[in-house]
Amino acid sequence: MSSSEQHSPAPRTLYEKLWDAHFVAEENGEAILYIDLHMLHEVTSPQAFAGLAEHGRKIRRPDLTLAMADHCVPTTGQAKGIEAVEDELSRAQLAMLRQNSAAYGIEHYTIGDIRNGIVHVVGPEQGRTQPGMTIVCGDSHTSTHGAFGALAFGIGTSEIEHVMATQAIRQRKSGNLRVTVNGRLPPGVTAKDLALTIVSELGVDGATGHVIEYSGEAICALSMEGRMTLCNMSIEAGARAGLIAPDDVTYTYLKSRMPTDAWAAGMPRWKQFHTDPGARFDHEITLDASIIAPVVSWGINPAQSIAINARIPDPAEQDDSKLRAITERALSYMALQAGSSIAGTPIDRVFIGSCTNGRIEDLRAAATVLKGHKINPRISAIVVPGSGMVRQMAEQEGLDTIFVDSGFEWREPGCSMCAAMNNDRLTQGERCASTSNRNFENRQGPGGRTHLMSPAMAAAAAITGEITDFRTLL
Ligand SMILES: CC(C)[C@H](C(=O)O)[C@@H](O)C(=O)O
Ligand code: SF4
Repeated sequence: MSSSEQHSPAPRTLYEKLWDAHFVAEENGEAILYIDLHMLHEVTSPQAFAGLAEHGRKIRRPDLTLAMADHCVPTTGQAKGIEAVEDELSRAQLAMLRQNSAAYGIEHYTIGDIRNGIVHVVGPEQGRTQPGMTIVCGDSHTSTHGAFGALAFGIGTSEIEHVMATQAIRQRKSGNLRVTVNGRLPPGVTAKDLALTIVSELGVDGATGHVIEYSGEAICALSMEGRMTLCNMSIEAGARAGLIAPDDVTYTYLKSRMPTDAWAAGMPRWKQFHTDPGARFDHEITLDASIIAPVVSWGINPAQSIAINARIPDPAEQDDSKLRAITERALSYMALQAGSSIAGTPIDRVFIGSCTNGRIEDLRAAATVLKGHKINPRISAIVVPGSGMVRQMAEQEGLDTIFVDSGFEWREPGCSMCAAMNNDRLTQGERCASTSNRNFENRQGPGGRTHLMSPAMAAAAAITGEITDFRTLL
């Protein structure tokens, strides 16, 4: 035996294993990676389909492509179908997706289909998202699927066309960042609070050029849905993707969502996808989960977030002039007072939903807070399930009744007020408690002000009419 054969292979990170397992070739300093699942939605696919047709190409693997209508669907009257959509551009985008899916033989959950919903809720729910896969979609929050130990990232329009035609993508390798979260989250503190804490710790571009792997006791203790919430927001720290190694929580989640044979066949392969002891990361950060409180964003990016019992930053106390300018701009847009407490800030609207927090556990958490309460009569509040399946499950559990009795509107699935690409939007100056992932200027409607928080916190804000630590209502 030669000495090299005696050496065990070099330890690799989960990211490196996913990369190696999908590496096809190297070309001009870039790798070509094979793609296992390509998801499409109506907003970013039309141009790619047009390009494909123009070049006379076919879809290489329609069976590995899945299309959904989510961003601009209305959240009422979906039974009427696409033709009932008021906005002309949205109607055209939805119709194009339906028409292209039929023409190319792609499975498409169209508006009103019980399986339809936000692409990042539906992929996992339908058992399509699996460990060890590469998954792409023309959408930045594709990072959500990394919760299963899949390498999942958003791509641009020209890349969508490329994946359609070849089932592969050109990629440069990212750096590897590990976020270890030790200890346990206190009761009622959720993956959303953890995500906002990590993003504010890293900053909006702190993970740029990197893939984040989340590990540690607090991560293992998260449900699959919590893991999705966390990986979803990786992109808000600039990361290319977020990853969590698959474990029994993952396998159990998939068992009821996949054909038994495919599940059993997947298991031995899935189990390889974890970071080897001794594997090297480019950067590491460590957090203690036990000291995290519910978190609320106060500013105009998700990193501008603080614990519910903390005070809004004062630019006068910030030495860095760039940071000071950003804080000043945020305070002015958000119409908030430097140094005052975030708790007690009056709000006008509440949105519970999105690919971050529109799953069944999120709706349960909000309903638990709302049960037996009426929302403040000044507040207009909607709950938008992440998919038709989530909506149905919630109705079977009677959650819809709790929401409606408290004064919420019970809507039909879609992205809704997360990005205001349909009719659900804030008006100038309105302030919203929102379970979504982005609080950028004008995100939820021109001049709208967004405070990101967990579903339980959004429910509490609806009841009191102001930003509130939900634990005081229990
Ligand atoms: C419309 C789409 C391209 C966009 C994204 O990529 O993220 C949207 O989903 C968002 O959340 O802003
Ligand atoms: S719910 Fe929001 S963040 Fe998620 S895909 Fe839709 S618009 Fe993007």
